[in-house]
Amino acid sequence: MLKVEKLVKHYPLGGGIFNRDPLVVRAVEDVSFSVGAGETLCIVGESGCGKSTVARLLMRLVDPTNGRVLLEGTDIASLKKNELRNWRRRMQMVFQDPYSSLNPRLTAAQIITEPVENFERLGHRKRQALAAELLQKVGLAPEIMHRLPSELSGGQRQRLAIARALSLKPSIIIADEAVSALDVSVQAQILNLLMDLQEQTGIAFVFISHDLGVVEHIGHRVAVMYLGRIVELAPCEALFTKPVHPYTEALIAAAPVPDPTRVRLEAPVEGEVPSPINPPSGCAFHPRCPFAVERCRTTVPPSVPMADGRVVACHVRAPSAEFPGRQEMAGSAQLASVAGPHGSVL
Ligand SMILES: Nc1ncnc2c1ncn2[C@@H]1O[C@H](COP(=O)(O)OP(=O)(O)OP(=O)(O)O)[C@@H](O)[C@H]1O
Repeated sequence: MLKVEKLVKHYPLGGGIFNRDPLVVRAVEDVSFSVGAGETLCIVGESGCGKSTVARLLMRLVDPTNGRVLLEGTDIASLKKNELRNWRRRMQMVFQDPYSSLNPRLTAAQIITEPVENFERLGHRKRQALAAELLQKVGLAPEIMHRLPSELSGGQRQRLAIARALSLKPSIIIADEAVSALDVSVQAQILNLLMDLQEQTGIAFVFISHDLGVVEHIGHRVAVMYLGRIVELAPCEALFTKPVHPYTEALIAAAPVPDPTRVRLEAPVEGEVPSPINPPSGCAFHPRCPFAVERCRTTVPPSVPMADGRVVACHVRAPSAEFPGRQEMAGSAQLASVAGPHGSVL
């Protein structure tokens, strides 16, 4: 359904000595993935690793420096203004803070029917019926139809934001930290709601979160980002039970999940994520990696497909063969055979 090919986003900052060497934030570097119908792809990583920029690129809220986003085979960069408007019906977004993303002056009914009214004029009766249907879909009582966002709880507001996203019957929803601002019990309710909706409608989700507990609950596959790049992309269970990239291992080790059966690093990696303005050479993780070898300092590791369906970019844990052509062919054959129920591979 959604395919992202070698996506790059650099933000020029200007400056540099005599403006000869302008500074650039390398927010997203060479990111590729795909999402199938009915699938949830999670994107995780520390703050500043480029997750939200990927979301903005998917929604075409910013243009890529390079690379392509294909929705059902159409390159979204090729769409003209009126085509883009129609295309936006198929891809919707839910943000972290429903309070700031919902118009405080509109009632719940107006908020959730507004996207449809941008395309067709609804009379009073149709609007009420649509609002009632959408509220029911997200588990809200019809009585709240006339309330303002300020009269609702955080969980109710996020349900409302989901109802609004669903109003145009999209085939995919991009959820950027959609449950991060909620209490744990409300988080679980919203995650279960999203999973139920997916089962009923076959909708796909790109679910962005820094919370591994949330990701483990909802994800089918997980992409781990570090400094703008995907370092590991794996089926959810495989990622959590047997992380391959040292950064994935470190993230899982640092996550507060009391599971004694889980493989853990003895200590999470030290240090902070370097600046994306001047990232380290080679593998950007090498200054923090306990396993780094010389090659990690000089060469960006390629994404290597592995037998269990994951793709890992690490010279040490997923070395590419001396003859990369042969390795890639073997990897693709294995990948195709383990594509899984959702049918999508990188
Ligand atoms: N408009 C912009 N201009 C310049 N730099 C930007 C812009 N937007 C994002 N960045 C930078 O790009 C990098 C990636 O930011 P992004 O918001 O995508 O990360 P993130 O993983 O979503 O972080 P968080 O979890 O904190 O939201 C950061 O270094 C950020 O400062």
